[in-house]
Amino acid sequence: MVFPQTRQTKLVMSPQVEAVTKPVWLGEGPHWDSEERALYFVSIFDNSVHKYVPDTDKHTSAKLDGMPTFIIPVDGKRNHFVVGLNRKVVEIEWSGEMNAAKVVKTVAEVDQDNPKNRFNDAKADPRGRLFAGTMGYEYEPGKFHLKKGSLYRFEADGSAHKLCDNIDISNGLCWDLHEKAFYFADSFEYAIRRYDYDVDTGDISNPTIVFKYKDHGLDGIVDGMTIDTDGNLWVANFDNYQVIKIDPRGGKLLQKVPIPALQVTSATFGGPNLDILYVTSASMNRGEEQKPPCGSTFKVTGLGVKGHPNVTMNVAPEDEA
Ligand SMILES: O=C(O)[C@H](O)[C@@H](O)[C@H](O)[C@H](O)CO
Ligand SMILES: [Zn+2]
Repeated sequence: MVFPQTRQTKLVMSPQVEAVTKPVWLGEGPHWDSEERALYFVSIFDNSVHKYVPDTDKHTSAKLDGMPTFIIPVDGKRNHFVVGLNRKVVEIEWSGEMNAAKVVKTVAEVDQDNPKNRFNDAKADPRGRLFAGTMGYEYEPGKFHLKKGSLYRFEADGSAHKLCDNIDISNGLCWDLHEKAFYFADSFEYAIRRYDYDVDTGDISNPTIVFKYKDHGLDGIVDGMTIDTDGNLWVANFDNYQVIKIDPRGGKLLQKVPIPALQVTSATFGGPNLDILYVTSASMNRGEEQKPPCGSTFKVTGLGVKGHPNVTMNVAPEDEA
């Protein structure tokens, strides 16, 4: 009697990708608020901040006077957020209603010697300090002055510490407390940097390159990223229709997740179990090749991993600042 060959069936989950918001021009900076069960993000070129609530499928936005580049809730202060607005870090108050956001104070201002610079990506570190980088003047979408950006750390009182300069586009930003690492990308380096990170002081040191796009035949540039609880990075591969999963400890490319938008800009974990990857995108050229869903925010499920809760920023109350 001949027995059929035993086949090993490997259970491979395939990710599901769905556009959940209306398209915007340059979606960026997704932040999942676990308490509110809401996703916040910005559209830099639309001058707007956005809120998407999956439970009600409601997407609202509010215009600001300038380019908002990130939106992070202020710790313990409901409806208050720190926003990168051109070269300033401001605090806004926003209930989430359409066009009802107002700036309540300026927390910090940087790059005075390059007045047309603007902020780009930012996150609060595990202790609630703000890490935010800048980039040179973008005189038209995708064209900008090179090497003009810097990366800063801001304490609760708004004081700024320059961590590095000579940056084209400041992107990425996430921390692995277990590895004592900070991951960062200067997009046109086509690579991911790792720094040693000291959670007590917020200092970063000893930059090394842990992953190079060209070693893996990847096109496009490195944009925003997030980290899962296994310590792997989920990186927006801008200009290449995908998010990639990377093990930064071994420099391995673990997975490619196709996204139906050319310009994938950033990603964060959200949802009640932090197992949904929310991915922002852009439609910067707005040509034929960038019809919707380009510019939408996508929901990716079935990845089989989880993220960490996003951190809110500590901002000292007025009388302590
Ligand atoms: O996503 C970002 O981090 C940036 O804001 C970029 O989108 C730049 O604007 C640049 O033009 C890309 O080439
Ligand atoms: Zn970015």
